[in-house]
Amino acid sequence: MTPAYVITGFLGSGKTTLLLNSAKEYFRDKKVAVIVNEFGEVGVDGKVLQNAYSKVMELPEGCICCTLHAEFEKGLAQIRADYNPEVLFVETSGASEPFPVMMSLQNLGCSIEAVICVVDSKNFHKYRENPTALHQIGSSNVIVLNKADLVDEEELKNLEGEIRDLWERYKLKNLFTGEEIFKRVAVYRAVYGKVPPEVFSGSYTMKELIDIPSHAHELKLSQEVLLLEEPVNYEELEKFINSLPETIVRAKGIVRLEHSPNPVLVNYSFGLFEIGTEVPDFRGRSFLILIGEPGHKKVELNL
Ligand SMILES: Nc1nc2c(ncn2[C@@H]2O[C@H](COP(=O)(O)OP(=O)(O)OP(=O)(O)O)[C@@H](O)[C@H]2O)c(=O)[nH]1
Repeated sequence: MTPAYVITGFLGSGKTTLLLNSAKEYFRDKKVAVIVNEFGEVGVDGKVLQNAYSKVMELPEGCICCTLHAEFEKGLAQIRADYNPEVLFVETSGASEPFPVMMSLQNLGCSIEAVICVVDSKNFHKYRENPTALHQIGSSNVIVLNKADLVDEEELKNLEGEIRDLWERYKLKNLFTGEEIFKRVAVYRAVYGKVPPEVFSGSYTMKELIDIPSHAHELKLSQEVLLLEEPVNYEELEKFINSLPETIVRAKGIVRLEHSPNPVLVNYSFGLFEIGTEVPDFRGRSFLILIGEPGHKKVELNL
């Protein structure tokens, strides 16, 4: 059985960051494969993860729990046949629920070592009503309160209480017997996805799943891909990103900046703009993906 970790959590909460900052370190000596599914037709996370992991499979476009189900199973079978990883990570898109992925992993002979839900501690209040986000919490047995650097102790304590309550309300249950699939949930705090090694120690291995709860997938988002003239001026890019309407919840892309030798990762989630790691192997044209509420007003590019 291949041990597999599922990383879920809402858009921009820090899933890729956790993979880069924790998982990579703890499995340094292992053959690790990563399957990453991103919302939207252009993958960013896969390109960033390829800097860190030798085997990365991208499943862009569509949601891993709906339209991509068959592709996910095919990809998983292939990655195991070709590469035979000792450990597998699956990063689901911020817009999908982890349960169908858990079923597929188990059907294909993987053991689920933990389902880790990354929560954006700073911005949780902006997406706490979102049904997909709530099911992501309820489907997990490890919850990481990430971005702990952006909130104070009291806020973190309140958030932990709220998340534990939500987990109780939304936790996975066997439809026939009513039995809980996870008996308990562990909650960790993290800054830039750094969690202690015990998260990956096998303490949270899941027992076998026997039935499929109904799949309530209600999140609808739209996305727009902008191709940029290049290289882009940093100040103008910052101005542009900061002027995005509130209906855009997430933006990311890979951009060549003036005076910067390599393309860089650009990240924006819930009002926070950040230039991330360099992506030296990226060859295409600079782009930004804007993810927002359905029918959000088309953004004029003026860079
Ligand atoms: N201040 C702060 N920023 C963080 C932390 N963790 C992640 N970020 C930033 O949050 C942004 C989103 O992080 P990602 O790891 O790309 O989030 P994600 O969940 O993989 O995003 P999607 O795949 O789009 O859903 C990036 O700009 C990160 O640098 C943290 O603990 N503190």
